[in-house]
Amino acid sequence: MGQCYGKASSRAGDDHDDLGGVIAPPSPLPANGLPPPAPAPGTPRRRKSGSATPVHQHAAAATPGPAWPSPYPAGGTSPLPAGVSPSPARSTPRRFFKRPFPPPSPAKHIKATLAKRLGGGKPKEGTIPEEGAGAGGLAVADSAEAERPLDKTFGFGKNFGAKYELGKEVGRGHFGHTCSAVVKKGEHKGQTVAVKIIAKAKMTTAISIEDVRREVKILKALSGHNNLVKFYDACEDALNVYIVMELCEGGELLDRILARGGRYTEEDAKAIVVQILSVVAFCHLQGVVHRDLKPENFLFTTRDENAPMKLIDFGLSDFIRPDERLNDIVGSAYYVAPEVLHRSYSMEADIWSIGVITYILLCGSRPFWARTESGIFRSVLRADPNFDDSPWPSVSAEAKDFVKRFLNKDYRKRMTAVQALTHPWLRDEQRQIPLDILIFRLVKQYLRATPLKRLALKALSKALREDELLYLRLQFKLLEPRDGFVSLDNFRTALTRYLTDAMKESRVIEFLHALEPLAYRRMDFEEFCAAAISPYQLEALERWEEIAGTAFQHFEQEGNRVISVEELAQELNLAPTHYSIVQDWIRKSDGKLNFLGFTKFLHGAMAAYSDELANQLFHGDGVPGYFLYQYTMQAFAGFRFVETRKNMGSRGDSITNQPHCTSLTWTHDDNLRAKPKLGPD
Ligand SMILES: Nc1ncnc2c1ncn2[C@@H]1O[C@H](COP(=O)(O)OP(=O)(O)OP(=O)(O)O)[C@@H](O)[C@H]1O
Ligand SMILES: [Ca+2]
Repeated sequence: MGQCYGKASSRAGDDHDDLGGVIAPPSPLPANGLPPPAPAPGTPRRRKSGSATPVHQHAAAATPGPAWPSPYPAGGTSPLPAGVSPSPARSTPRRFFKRPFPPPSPAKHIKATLAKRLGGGKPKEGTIPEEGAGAGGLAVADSAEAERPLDKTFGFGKNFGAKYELGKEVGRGHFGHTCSAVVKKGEHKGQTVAVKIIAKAKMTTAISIEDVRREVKILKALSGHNNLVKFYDACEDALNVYIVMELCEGGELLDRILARGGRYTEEDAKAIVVQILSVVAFCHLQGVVHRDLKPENFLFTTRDENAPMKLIDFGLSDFIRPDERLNDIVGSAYYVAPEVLHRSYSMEADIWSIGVITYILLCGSRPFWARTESGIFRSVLRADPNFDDSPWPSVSAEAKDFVKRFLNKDYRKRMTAVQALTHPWLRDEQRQIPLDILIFRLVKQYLRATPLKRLALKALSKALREDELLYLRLQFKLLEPRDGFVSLDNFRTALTRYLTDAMKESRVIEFLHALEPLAYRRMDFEEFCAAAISPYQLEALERWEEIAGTAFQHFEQEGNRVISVEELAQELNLAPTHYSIVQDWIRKSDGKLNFLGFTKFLHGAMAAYSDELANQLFHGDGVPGYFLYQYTMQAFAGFRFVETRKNMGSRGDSITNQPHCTSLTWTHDDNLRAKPKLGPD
């Protein structure tokens, strides 16, 4: 669980300062020299508690000045913000403070609590209460909770003492400690296990109780993957909750990195990264986002050099539907993805964290570093990781490409865990790769796309080389095509092969309804490729211009046609007032799409709108004055855009009920308007 408060306890390995000099001893004081966020006296929350320094302020302070490169800077051009050192390859902070940070708003949980009280479901989206309202909301929740004693019963077994003999402490986290124990009876009798003990006294809100419940639920549901800690049992008594799991005796990945002086050889790093990707791909397919991936949360089963690694600590994890976005800011500062700070994220946030871990494995330094927490966030949002200094010149081009494709600030351009397993750096013909939930998302979009869009995607897929089709071939194979074709049944069978309780809870399985059109028709490999490619991901390839050029040639031959501005705008679902955006996309000579139009069209309506809105921003064309708030830039680049794009993504979705995209975009403005103007750190 990445939590909100400084961890004063020392942990084996923390005393080193040899991760390329990066990691220094922990301290009861945070690295930024400020006092840690003040918990309510004696009542630390497992997460999402209020804080003296809301994270979004940090994030907002990091927003750019007048420069407006793109809502999703893809790296490369963004200058370092004032006061942010370039990520040091060797020169490093003297102090590493393991301090996961609190979110700016406990919105989700307040809403969840309120909804529960009102008998509603579990809301995850929508407007985020303002800071003040958030605190108020919490107060409401808290005061209501104060009136009604919290129910701290979990329905777990009550006979912990009778079943287990507790041994010595093997680790400690913010909200509990972990001990070894011997099983006294039952099927695991005599076995030594690990028991994470979470004190009920520390569960001071309904939220924190819910968090423990979910941690157990996720562990229970997910057990089964080789690189995931095995869950055995959960017990409780008046004082504690006990999570009984497999004991990992080989220590944390962080300690091994430290023990190696901060660096792995590429070969050794690959062995680690493959395990991480494998377990994360499994979690994502199940609809679980971990949200706290870091070297401290990977444990080796034994001291053996080649012992397998296990992912632990699902205290921050959540269930997520394939097309859902979360907005609560949780995680650990060094590993947090930019879109988490923008408060609209999905599974790609875990991928970013794996990018940070891989970067550390390969060079021994953190990619995003600063002396203060707000500085780290600024760096995450704006700085480009250093790939120039030693040892990077001696690192293979494939490894560098691999890391860069994880640390892309635009989450849409990042590889998925499954794709990463087929990346040239890790490619291994013998390795089985799992089904990728991204395929389901992309095929859904394709099925709802217009014929012209499908033709454009087909042209794009035809521009890919055989080696670039490997991932798609493997995914197609996993669907077990019959006579070279797949239909809804293939998708259903493939998904249910991986079915666990987590998949039901996350409603991943319900996603199959979105593929209903495939009940009546079949797809061959060629069409599957068109359906399952992401123009955004391809755009991140070094070869993108070449691919786009070749794709356009195919499109000219097989798909391009005369199209009016109105028709093109309607294809993109643009509002009539925004038709002019696409004027430049059409060739004057023959009225067909030009190259610019083709690439923009591939990216969909948001490509049009991001230009349009940026234009408005610069020219003040109908844009409300409060755009001038520093905060707005951050929100503009993240939260609101993403909300909009999600709704623009598929025809027939809620966007069709909206007059146009921007009106949907502005729905969050009231929320933003009242935000305090943010000052420097
Ligand atoms: N299965 C296990 N086997 C051995 N040690 C374990 C196991 N699970 C947890 N630990 C140890 O206990 C520590 C704390 O566990 P965990 O990370 O789950 O707790 P936490 O309170 O959520 O931690 P934090 O929030 O500080 O990351 C781990 O860092 C590890 O050292
Ligand atoms: Ca942990």
